[in-house]
Amino acid sequence: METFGARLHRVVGERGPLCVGIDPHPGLLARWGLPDDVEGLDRFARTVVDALGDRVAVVKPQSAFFERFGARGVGILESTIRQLRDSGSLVLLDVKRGDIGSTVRAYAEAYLDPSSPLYVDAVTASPYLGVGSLAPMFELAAEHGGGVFVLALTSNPEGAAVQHARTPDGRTVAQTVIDEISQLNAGATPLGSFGLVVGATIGDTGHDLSRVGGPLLAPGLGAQGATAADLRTVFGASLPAVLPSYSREVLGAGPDVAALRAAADRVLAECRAVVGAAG
Ligand SMILES: O=c1ccn([C@@H]2O[C@H](COP(=O)(O)O)[C@@H](O)[C@H]2O)c(=O)[nH]1
Repeated sequence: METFGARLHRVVGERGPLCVGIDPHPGLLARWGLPDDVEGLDRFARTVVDALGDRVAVVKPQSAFFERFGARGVGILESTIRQLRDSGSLVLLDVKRGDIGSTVRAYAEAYLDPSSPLYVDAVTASPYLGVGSLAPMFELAAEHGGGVFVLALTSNPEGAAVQHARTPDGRTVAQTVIDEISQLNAGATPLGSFGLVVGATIGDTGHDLSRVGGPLLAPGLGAQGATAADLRTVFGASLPAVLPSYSREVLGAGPDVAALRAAADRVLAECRAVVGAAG
């Protein structure tokens, strides 16, 4: 079985370091001339898959924008995931789950068990019930070749108040998350399957990412203000592990398929110049 880390390393090698989100905001649906309903959602998601599924390494559906339409929206999420898997891109579901361990087990079965209709390559998870509470997710991911990206230093300005708080041993909360995920990846080659979310907006915070051994998902590029050049400041020597992530910056070019592809190609070139050059 190929692990998620190995799969990600291979597909990024083939397609380049880029993740594009599917975030069907009501404003984007309107700009694309689509209704703010399940039909609009379906056409939006299908267009992104058609445009980018065969060229972008990772596509990241944002679950919230599907869940807002209830069961039918989740049904479209299921079919979007299937289409993406057929297209060759890896699917990272941005769903930021976290709970007590026994409940996390059920979340893990929903997203990381191959028999589930919502089965994806990897999910995002929140560690604020303790990284240890996510253990069932790590276990199922390891069993089935899946991945988990744990929030460490998020791209939003409110995150620092919690994530930079000091624990009794003097490390920040974020550094304890970073260190626990680093241990999970120990010895994994060429890349571990347990990643972190570190926003491209956060600047140089002094956190030590040097031992993570897994992928570093970097949202916050484009619409939230960060540029590819900012990745240097945030990640320094860890740049080769960075997976830059854009949603609105690319999606705003739609609904024209050629324009979506051109937007993805443009941001990929910008990221390659920074991340690729660091490898
Ligand atoms: O720290 C984080 C974690 C996740 N996100 C998610 O990424 C996209 C960003 O969308 P843009 O349109 O590129 O701003 C969105 O789905 C967020 O929920 C994040 O922004 N920051």
